[in-house]
Amino acid sequence: MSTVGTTAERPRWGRRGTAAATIAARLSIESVLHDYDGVASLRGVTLEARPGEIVCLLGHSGCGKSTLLRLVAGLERPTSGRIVIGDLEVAGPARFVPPERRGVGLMFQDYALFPHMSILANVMFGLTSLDGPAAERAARAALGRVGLEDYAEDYPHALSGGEQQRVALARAIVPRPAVLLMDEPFSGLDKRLRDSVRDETMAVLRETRATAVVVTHDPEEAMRMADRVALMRKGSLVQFGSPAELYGSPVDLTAARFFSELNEFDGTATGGRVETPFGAFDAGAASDGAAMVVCIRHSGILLAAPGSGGVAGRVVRSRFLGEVWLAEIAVDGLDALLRARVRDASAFPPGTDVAVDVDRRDVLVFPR
Ligand SMILES: Nc1ncnc2c1ncn2[C@@H]1O[C@H](COP(=O)(O)OP(=O)(O)OP(=O)(O)O)[C@@H](O)[C@H]1O
Repeated sequence: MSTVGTTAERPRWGRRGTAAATIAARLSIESVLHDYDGVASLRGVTLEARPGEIVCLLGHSGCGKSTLLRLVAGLERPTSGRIVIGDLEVAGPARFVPPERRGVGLMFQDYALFPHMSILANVMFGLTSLDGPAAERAARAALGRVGLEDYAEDYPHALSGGEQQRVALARAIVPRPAVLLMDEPFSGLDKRLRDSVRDETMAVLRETRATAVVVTHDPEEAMRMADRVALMRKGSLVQFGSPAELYGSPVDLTAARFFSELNEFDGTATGGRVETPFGAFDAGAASDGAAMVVCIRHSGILLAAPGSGGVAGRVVRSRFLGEVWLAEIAVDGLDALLRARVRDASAFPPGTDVAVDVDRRDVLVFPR
């Protein structure tokens, strides 16, 4: 059977609420170190996912996300530290439980389907705990949940990328793992398809109630998916919290840049404040004379007609980005152009004088 297009609607996903539930486990990663031939990849990571929680590992390429996932899966061994799933220490100083005995499900970026095996056989692979007929029933039910029961006898090459992703999902959930590990599961899909596949995958994940760890380098994806986001950098965990915490209170300037597009101004702390053309902002505990950077999100720059308060500026350029416009504004006292995301730039064509104001909720201040 051939596939029809690549939209998520064809074939439709199965009925929501029909995926088999699992007994979720707590996942504890304790002071884990790892290296590849003496080169450090993880520098002491401690992280806990609660039962049923969806945690996203987020960070730039090479920060150690996949390595951490592979350690939990049992595909790598930590140099030191411990990993505990439920009550079972799966990796520790004197213990190493092989992948197949950890109760984890794995889903990789490239789906890793066996090309010479039917879709059904792919989904049944690894279902060793059930006898033949029971395994087939479970696999067909999982395929039904992802909307591909009619494709059971086909081979992976007959499916689009989005459909192969669904097969990989069915295969990962069918043994009812306590912990599901997903490495960049949507990165092979084009953006339009990715959103709908992600939403459906999330619904399946919630139904299975498995604890899930999902690797992504896309902050927006992490914020959309995760109960909590683990931000990693150079083999370390730099911040772990809800999407709102990471967005609203990033731990440092680099983390802030990861989640938002920013206007950045240098300043100096004086009496616990930093002066800018837009007024003074709280410098926290910075001592007098400390070099600071004041960041204002592009979305926090508000434009209005001159005379309505704010700081005088002039629109220099504006560019349509799809849903919003990016306007660049010259402001007296600022060397760089100010960047603003505005819903409708028609009122502010280039050359227009504007009054610029700042939404203080979009201001973050860090030591430089
Ligand atoms: N098999 C390997 N042998 C040697 N070094 C490796 C190996 N796999 C990864 N590394 C290195 O370990 C570090 C962490 O890699 P890892 O793949 O875990 O990062 P990542 O955050 O998942 O990156 P990406 O998003 O690119 O997959 C990197 O410096 C990488 O070059």
